[in-house]
Amino acid sequence: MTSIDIGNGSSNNLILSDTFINAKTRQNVKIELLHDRIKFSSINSSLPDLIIFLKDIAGSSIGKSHKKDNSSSYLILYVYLKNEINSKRKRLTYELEFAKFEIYDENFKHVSNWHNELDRLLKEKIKKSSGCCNKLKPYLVFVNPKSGAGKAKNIYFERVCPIFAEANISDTLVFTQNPNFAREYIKSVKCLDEFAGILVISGDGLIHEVINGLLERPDWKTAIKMPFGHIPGGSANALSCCVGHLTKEVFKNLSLESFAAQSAFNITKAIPTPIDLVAFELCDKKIVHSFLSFEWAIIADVDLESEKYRYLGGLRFTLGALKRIMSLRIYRGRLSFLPTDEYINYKPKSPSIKLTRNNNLEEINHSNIFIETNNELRTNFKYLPELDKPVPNDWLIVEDNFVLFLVMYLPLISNDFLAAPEATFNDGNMHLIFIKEGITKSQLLKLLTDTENGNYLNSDLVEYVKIKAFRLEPLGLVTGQNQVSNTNGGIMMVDGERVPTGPIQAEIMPSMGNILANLKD
Ligand SMILES: Nc1ncnc2c1ncn2[C@@H]1O[C@H](COP(=O)(O)OP(=O)(O)OP(=O)(O)O)[C@@H](O)[C@H]1O
Repeated sequence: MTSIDIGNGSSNNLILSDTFINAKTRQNVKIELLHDRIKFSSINSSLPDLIIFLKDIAGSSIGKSHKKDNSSSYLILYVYLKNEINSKRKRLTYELEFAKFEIYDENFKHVSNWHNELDRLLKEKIKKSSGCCNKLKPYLVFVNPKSGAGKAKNIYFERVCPIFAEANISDTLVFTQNPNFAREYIKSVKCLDEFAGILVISGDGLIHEVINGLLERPDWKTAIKMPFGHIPGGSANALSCCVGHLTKEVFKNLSLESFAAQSAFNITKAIPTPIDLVAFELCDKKIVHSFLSFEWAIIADVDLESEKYRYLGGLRFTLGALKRIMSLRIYRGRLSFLPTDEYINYKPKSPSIKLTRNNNLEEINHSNIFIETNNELRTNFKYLPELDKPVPNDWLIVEDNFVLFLVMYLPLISNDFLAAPEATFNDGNMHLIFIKEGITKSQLLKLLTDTENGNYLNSDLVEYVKIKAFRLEPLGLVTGQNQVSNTNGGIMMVDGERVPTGPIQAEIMPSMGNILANLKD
């Protein structure tokens, strides 16, 4: 036995070295386990060395021969190799037979040592990031059987469970039974600390529930630090697309099942990463937190109206957008916003947009205003005044007619709509995008079909500004020349979930939460 552990932490340190038989080719191979890789060297042939990095290995298991008199023990490696060109991962298994000793128990003991050492190395980074030194805690997994085209349950059993078993990850499974089930469940969990994180197999709506459930707990300040992760099971699955985009993993041109499997593998490598959230004050004074977007005008109309085509998966948005462009709606609104320092001298591209400031000289104490909801202190706004008070003088105000209105704090709103290319998990900004009236239907169609690489932002018709806070007061549907029907303020969506229409305001909460993502490899 030639096990060596030099153990001074360098990635090139040899931890274990042994001769195995490749069960497929029956060739002897020298296998070396190092800190970040496994090296395969052929013994009796001139084949080049094969290197597999631990970042591509989900885990290993120990096997036994079916033959009665065979004393060999097997190490099985589960590898998800990334294709350098299209980033897709392909699952491969390597079966390595260990037959040095005549007694099975001796071979088994040896292979167990390999399995345990590999498991220790694979979990090292995750344990370090979660401050855990023992066995990893389970994930609390919510599966919405009704999300998207209704595939989430199968995705869990057929795509997620096998990868978690290979990676030796345990979980506690909860099927949601109705809207707000996950939210109430999270509020009722006595000790959240029993879990390593919360995983959602559904669309973005269930992530929204999870975040708000955490913030409705009495211990919300610590609860909101509980890492959350997404495995796509819905129709837009924007959060999974954003994680894929920001971690350079594939998220396009995949079936939902393959996308879910890739995401499940990435969860086995993920560590908690700070993520900005946005706190909203709704017209009914409720406080809601958000991780993705605020939509109004055409995007919100399409999102809500295309719900009836859920069975089409992501295609529902294309169909809904075409329909809405054909009978375009224009909404009048008053937008107030606080630009970031980078955009302090922001000038709209369109000369017809008039920016004003509030001349109300009344001193507004906009720091540390506590909003009380359900008798709990819920959030601590830094920029927002009370909703019925004027905005501060350093905010800009636009009153105009809008066709498109979108605020993003992550880059993608769906797999083919890179809405805010500069957004990251924690850039500390909101990205405000709007198009005012005057755009033709064909111009809008062209813009909304050129969103895949974010180029639409270069159009002179699209306004873009980074902001810290905003307020939107919907004034009604523009029905004709200078006519506004104030009975229809349009649909408002936070993270794709409808909120009551009326004056609404929000501000960025930098790095308030933690998302499970693997940015480092
Ligand atoms: N068992 C259930 N039955 C009905 N509705 C549910 C159930 N569980 C959760 N919900 C609700 O379903 C809504 C939609 O779920 P979700 O957003 O996760 O999927 P989706 O809308 O299909 O996907 P996407 O947001 O990606 O378009 C959420 O508001 C959630 O509260």
